[in-house]
Amino acid sequence: MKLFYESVYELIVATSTRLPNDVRRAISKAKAMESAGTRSAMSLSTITENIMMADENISPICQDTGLPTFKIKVPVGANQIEMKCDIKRAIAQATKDSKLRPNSVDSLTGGNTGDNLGDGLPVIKFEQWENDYIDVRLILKGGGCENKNIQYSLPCELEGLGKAGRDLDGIRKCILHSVYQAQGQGCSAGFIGVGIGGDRSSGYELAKEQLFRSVEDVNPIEQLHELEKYIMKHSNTLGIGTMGFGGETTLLGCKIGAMHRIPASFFVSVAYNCWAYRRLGAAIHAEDGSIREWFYQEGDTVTFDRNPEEHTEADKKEIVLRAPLSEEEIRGLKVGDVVKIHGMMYTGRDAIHKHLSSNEAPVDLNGQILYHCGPVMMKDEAGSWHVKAAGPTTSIREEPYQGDIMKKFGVRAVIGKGGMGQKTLKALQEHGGVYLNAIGGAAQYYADCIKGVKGVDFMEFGVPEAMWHLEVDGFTAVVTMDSHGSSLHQDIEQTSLEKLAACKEPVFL
Ligand SMILES: O=C(O)C[C@H](O)C(=O)O
Ligand code: SF4
Repeated sequence: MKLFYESVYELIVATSTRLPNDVRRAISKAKAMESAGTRSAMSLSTITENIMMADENISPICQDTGLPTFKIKVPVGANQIEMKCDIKRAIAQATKDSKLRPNSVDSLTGGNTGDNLGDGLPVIKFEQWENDYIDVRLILKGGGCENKNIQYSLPCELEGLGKAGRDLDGIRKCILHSVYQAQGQGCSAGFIGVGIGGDRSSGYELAKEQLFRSVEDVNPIEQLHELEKYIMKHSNTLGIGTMGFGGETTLLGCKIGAMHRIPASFFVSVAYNCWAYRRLGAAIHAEDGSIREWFYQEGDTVTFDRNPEEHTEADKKEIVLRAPLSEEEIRGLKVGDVVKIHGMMYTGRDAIHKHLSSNEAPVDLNGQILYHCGPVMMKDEAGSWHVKAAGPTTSIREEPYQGDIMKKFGVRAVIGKGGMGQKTLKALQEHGGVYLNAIGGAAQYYADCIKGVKGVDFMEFGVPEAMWHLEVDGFTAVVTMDSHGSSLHQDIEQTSLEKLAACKEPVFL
């Protein structure tokens, strides 16, 4: 299989940079549903612009490579040991080429291996079959949406929906609830794979297996087909919308599978995938390892309009920010304002928030902007760093630290996605701070605004966790939490809960 390594490398690069056609069609439909000029329409046009930029730049759609997972079906007699070696080599090479972010972290020491290899990484699952070719599928499922996966054990009590029993209607309630609880934090609008039955691990396995189905297929089991249709329709009445900004489309796809269970256990497992649904596959000749067919790419490649007019409406209201920011400037901002940032910002995510909570900062952060982001970086031969992808990460993980850090160092603005909680909202009020929401997954779009890397601290935390000093020009974000106690996230959570409660009455009897 001389060409297997090349084929896998090609699959990895394509999966990371080129969104599949079935996913594009779903996003395209969602875009057509939103009214021009709304926050959702604006976010969706950033998302589609980002997809086009990733195509052109052959660069990661989202900075988060996620957990690379391969599912491979092989003819009897194929050498799985050699295939595994080729896959690992291709993953390491794609990381070196900045097509993947180094994402493999030692759980005990926190060290990043730098090449996406490690104990249990990448995930490679083989299965034998009696066909004469190899079926290789890959999914790069990001961390933010992975954190929104949820598993229910029936019977249970669900907020908004009441009791969920051990029947199809109880399952319906769990799935609707899973969409509600994700809000915008998994970069909605999302896709869900659902596994009914099994145990805690095989249930999740089945849920993830559903993510390898085409968005457009029809479930052959009539009951599940009806349930999928119901979930699609009603999830899209919740009003969570793109990035949790409100809007018509909250869910882009729902695929449900069922397996047997044991009498005492009744699990409903949900795997949530963000809009940056990076999964591709190929049929590979078993003799020489060359690609004979791509999967999920039926039809002509779906491209998107660059619609500049969608931005024009918002552009008029944009407020320019340049650090250092004064308290007065920040107190002048309110939820819904669109800001355009020029000048410096500093990245900081999980490791840095923990570190800063009990240590001094390496730079003066007074009046500065902190960006929750773990970028994909490339070092050129002269030793200079370049940003290859740089979208926001989920901010809620920093909730225990954020308010205290803003006060301690005088940080005036944080940028992230998905919003933050009560503790941060209170700190924004007391200190005079603002939370700015960027569009999750739009890693090419934001990388394009970054004009220079002025320095880096904490490289020992690894590339995604280091503090990158970035100079930006025209970085756009929306104020979603302000210093007057308003939070768009809190409002959407409340209104979507009311809409969820409208689905309380039994449907599948
Ligand atoms: O690790 C990241 O860059 C982001 C993550 O995928 C997230 O959604 O929070
Ligand atoms: S940042 Fe958003 S789009 Fe990217 S992997 Fe995380 S959840 Fe997905």
